[in-house]
Amino acid sequence: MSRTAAIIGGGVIGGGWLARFLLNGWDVKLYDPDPDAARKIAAVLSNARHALPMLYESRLPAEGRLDICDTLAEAVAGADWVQESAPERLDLKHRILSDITTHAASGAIIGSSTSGFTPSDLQSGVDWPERIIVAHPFNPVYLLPLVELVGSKDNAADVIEQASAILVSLGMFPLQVRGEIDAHIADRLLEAVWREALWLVHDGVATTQEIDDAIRYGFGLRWAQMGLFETYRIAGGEAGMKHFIEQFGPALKWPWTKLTDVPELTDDLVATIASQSDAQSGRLTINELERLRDHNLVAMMRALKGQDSAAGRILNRHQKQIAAPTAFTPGNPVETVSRVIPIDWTDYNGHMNESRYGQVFSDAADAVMVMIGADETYVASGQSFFTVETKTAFLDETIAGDPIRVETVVMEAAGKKLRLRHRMLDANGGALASCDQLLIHVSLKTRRSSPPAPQVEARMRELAAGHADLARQAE
Ligand SMILES: NC(=O)C1=CN([C@@H]2O[C@H](COP(=O)(O)OP(=O)(O)OC[C@H]3O[C@@H](n4cnc5c(N)ncnc54)[C@H](O)[C@@H]3O)[C@@H](O)[C@H]2O)C=CC1
Ligand SMILES: C[N+](C)(C)CC(=O)CC(=O)[O-]
Repeated sequence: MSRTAAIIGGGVIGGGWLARFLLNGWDVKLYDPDPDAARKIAAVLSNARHALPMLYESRLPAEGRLDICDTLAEAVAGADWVQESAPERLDLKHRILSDITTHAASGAIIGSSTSGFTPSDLQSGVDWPERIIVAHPFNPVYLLPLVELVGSKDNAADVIEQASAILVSLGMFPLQVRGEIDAHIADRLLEAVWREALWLVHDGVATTQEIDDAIRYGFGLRWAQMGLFETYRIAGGEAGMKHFIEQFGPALKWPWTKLTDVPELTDDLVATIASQSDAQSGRLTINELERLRDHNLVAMMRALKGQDSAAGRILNRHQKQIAAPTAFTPGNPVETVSRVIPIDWTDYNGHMNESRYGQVFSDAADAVMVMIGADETYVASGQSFFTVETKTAFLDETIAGDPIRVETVVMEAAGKKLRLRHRMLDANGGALASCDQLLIHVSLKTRRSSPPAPQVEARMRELAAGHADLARQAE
């Protein structure tokens, strides 16, 4: 069943939301009075289409349909989720939210991307406040999982739970904020660091680049995977958090920081920051910086996937939700892999490294194993397949962002032996590589070959019979 999101305001954040919904199969309707909105959205979508699919080991759902609407009423009519992402001005948000509640369906969830206002701020003066919540995301919304969800006493009882379930289905991490507070949790923290950084530039202690280096080469990496408290717990050594606070707590009374104060943003200070920032990053356009940021995020988040930890855990959960089961039709090769080449598979030649072809064919064999019933549970019971031989022909290059698929033919399935032929194809069906692979059924207890369980062997034979003609043609 297709679902529809209405995006009201298609700037940096609305554009990111639009891409997140659309690339997860939702239909999206956009309203933005800016005559240049379509061009801006196309630019965000181009980045999102490049980066988001690289996070996954299978294709995302088919993209939904995008409509750019002339009026807000047209955009919100019939939408399941309306996301307001207009400029951060309360009077404007009140006007827009009143319009939304006039035209939206009564069951729609109405999220606001506001960085600072509380749900009560937003709801006051609006006729129909019970479905308005804060859903505060992080830029780029199409990649970063966090959304702060905040409700008020005027919300319908189940709206936050409903919103949470939808955000999870989009691959996000909804963090339910317990109480209403200006700037929620994350922006409070970000603003504290931002104030300190402004003072450091103002006082001539550090340039914009030195401050960024201090973050990205040190605690920024720690924060990305553990946050603050877990990191400091470790910093307390074996004695843990208590020792850490005893040791560093007193420093909080020393005047290290200027958190309660902020330098006046004079023309001089703004010019200093702008020129330092130009010197630091001016060699790249904003679009190039966005690409660099997206590639770095994809590479880091994919690394965390291997650990099933932090943002990687959210990705693995979403991966399970979107992975389509492998289907078998006798007489046709099985599509065992359908995915996009991720940035971290690129080597110094600027194309997918040869070792990753092996990864793709290994994933294709795993898909066949699942089809014949040699799945996770079977492996946990102590039985599996080992590859004993592969022969790969590398036929063409492929680069990060390219969609690929693998077609597999079961050439032989007899007793312990499973012989597969894989063909890796590009989006136009052009051959990228082929691989002949011989697998042997093993007992994981003895680490020796062993006969498969009867139900697995029966399924192997069924697949081989269904592929008999294809196998003859391929020999
Ligand atoms: N930029 C950021 O890093 C983040 C911003 N936010 C929040 O997201 C919201 C939007 O911020 P940005 O996307 O950065 O701003 P933006 O300036 O990039 O985009 C705002 C968009 O709203 C459109 N707009 C203006 N009046 C409108 C109206 N009456 N109806 C519909 N659209 C209208 C503008 O044409 C523009 O395209 C703000 O509430 C902000 O606090 C949240 C997270 C991060
Ligand atoms: C600067 N900001 C307050 C708009 C930032 C955010 O709201 C979240 C983000 O993406 O950094």
